[in-house]
Amino acid sequence: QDSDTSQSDLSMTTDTPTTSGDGSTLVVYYSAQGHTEEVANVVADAAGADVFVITPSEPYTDDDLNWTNDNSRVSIEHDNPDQRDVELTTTDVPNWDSYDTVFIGYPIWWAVAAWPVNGFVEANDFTGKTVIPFCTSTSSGLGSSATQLAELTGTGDWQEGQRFSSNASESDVQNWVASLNL
Ligand SMILES: Cc1cc2nc3c(=O)[nH]c(=O)nc-3n(C[C@H](O)[C@H](O)[C@H](O)COP(=O)(O)O)c2cc1C
Repeated sequence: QDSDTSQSDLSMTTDTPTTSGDGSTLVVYYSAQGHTEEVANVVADAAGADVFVITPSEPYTDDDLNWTNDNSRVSIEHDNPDQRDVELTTTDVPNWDSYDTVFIGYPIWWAVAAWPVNGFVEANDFTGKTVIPFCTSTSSGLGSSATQLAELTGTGDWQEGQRFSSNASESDVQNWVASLNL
């Protein structure tokens, strides 16, 4: 069901000068509230990349995400790291072997990567791939979020990565992708 989407993504980027357009770049992201999704779509357009969305089997509702409530789902998972192993709808990326560059985008939750990303990186082998992390947050930096993900996989050539504010401008994101010289 994803092939139609990736074809239309590619056709939308045909006249973007920074695209490699050979389908060897993938943007994987998780976004609970849409901010990372917006950044990820700009990255994908600028890089001529395919997109894979990390989807929890039980998506987080607004109530689930209310970190000011000690009894919300996210607060309970934060307080109990053994409950952060969130089931995902799938971790299988079509044509995974064909990608040599993989962006991974996520929101920052309590200064770490939103944990639905953990199960994705644990389930996939990044050997031979360049991995470029990015995150969105209201104020926190990337911190050690990306190195923690790299340690979870133990594979892949993880680059330094980039933090964007939740409402990053399109040009900020485009300039960053251009600076990578993919
Ligand atoms: C549970 C939770 C914890 C958060 N923790 C932080 C944090 O530690 N530092 C920060 O700057 N922003 C934090 N935020 C804000 C998000 O990182 C920010 O809004 C992000 O852009 C959300 O991305 P999304 O819309 O793709 O889900 C938190 C948000 C939530 C829901």
